[in-house]
Amino acid sequence: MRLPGRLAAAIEVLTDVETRHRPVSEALKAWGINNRFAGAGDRAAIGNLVYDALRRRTSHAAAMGSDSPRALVLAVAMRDWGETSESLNAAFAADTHAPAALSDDEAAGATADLSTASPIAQSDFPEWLAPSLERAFGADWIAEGRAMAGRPSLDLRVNALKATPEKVMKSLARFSPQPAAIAPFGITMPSGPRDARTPNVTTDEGYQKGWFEVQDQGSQIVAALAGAREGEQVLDLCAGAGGKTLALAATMGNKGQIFAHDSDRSRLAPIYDRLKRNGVRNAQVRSPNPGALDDLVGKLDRVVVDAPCTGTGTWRRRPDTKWKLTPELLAQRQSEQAALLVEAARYLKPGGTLVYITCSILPEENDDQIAAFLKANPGFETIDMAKAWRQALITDIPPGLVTSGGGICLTPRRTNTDGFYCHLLRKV
Ligand SMILES: C[S@@+](CC[C@H](N)C(=O)[O-])C[C@H]1O[C@@H](n2cnc3c(N)ncnc32)[C@H](O)[C@@H]1O
Repeated sequence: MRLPGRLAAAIEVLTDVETRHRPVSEALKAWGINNRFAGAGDRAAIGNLVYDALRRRTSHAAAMGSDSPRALVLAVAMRDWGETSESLNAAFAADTHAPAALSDDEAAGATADLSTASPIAQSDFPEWLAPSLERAFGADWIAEGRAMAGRPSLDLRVNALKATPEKVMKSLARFSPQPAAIAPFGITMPSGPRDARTPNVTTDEGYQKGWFEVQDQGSQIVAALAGAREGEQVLDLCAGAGGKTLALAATMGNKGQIFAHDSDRSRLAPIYDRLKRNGVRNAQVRSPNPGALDDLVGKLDRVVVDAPCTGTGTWRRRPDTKWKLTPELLAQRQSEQAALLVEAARYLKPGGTLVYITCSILPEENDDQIAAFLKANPGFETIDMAKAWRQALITDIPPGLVTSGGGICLTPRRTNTDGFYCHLLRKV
């Protein structure tokens, strides 16, 4: 397929996503099944067009004067991929699978100046969240939105239980990996332009052998900040598929004990294979049965709450969720988070550390949750995050990461990572 056919396919997929309220991955898969002639390169390019359209939905719509799938996909081609209206019309005229030729109005979208457009059009954030984002980032909120609308890198965490960064870099040399800027065991592969494909690292021998995991650098940083030490008793209360559990086990050098729990059996299911592949020997999975954690009450050095959240920090990777989030869903997550903080506190011994993590950039799920918890639980105090950063990451904390409530907030703009929040509390 040439570019015109790919653009037509992206318009079709985006129409499917919007009219049937389908996740992008599902719509792309359905398109692939109905168009078996398309190769892997075509599918990757069509996926990139659709994801890029959703990442910059409001700015592209403002430039084109329309948020129709056709307008958004043409905007990606001209405003992100370097095509011009002339180059597109010439290519469309020569291709029977092309969309209709661009109108003069559509052509003007290529060079539309958004410098005086609304802050929402400039930031690519959903309008109803503007007050929250302004509270979180002050005058930088529009710049934060722009960075959140970019493509993410593919990040890996080297599993120190089995490999070294040098060994993994060698194994993946064909993908030109680079050391991550902050996470000591992080390796990164920056996203390419236009139709560049994401490296398929999970087919690499090193992955099969457990030398590395795919994990965003932000997730690696907060896992390191959790500060788990060799020999400690640690509960990963919301372990899910075990991304943080695996990182904690590596930090602990397989010594001590991690209890990995999640309330959802199906989310927990992949953890068994992952623990095995990673050579983790100090993790015990606690399935969500009644009383599953009763024996741990008051005993633990550290409880990690990687809380269920809106995922606003991962909007680069899942841009469709940016436009689906509702105030009701945010409120539901907030009440789950508040309950989990109270639950987590029960398992700590005096002097123990509660680690609160979200992949959200919204203050409602971050500083506000901690402030409400501290008000109701005066027996806890905030741990100095600059100090924790130095201990865990052996560098000084970059300026501007500490929030007004005493946590840290990572963002694509600040740390070139997904958005993450982390706050450490000591039970005094
Ligand atoms: C952000 S995800 C965890 C991701 C995981 N820690 C990782 O690093 O891969 C949040 C998890 O919290 C779980 N969860 C939600 N409510 C819970 C509860 N009340 N108790 C324990 N887990 C809960 C969800 O099932 C989900 O797997």
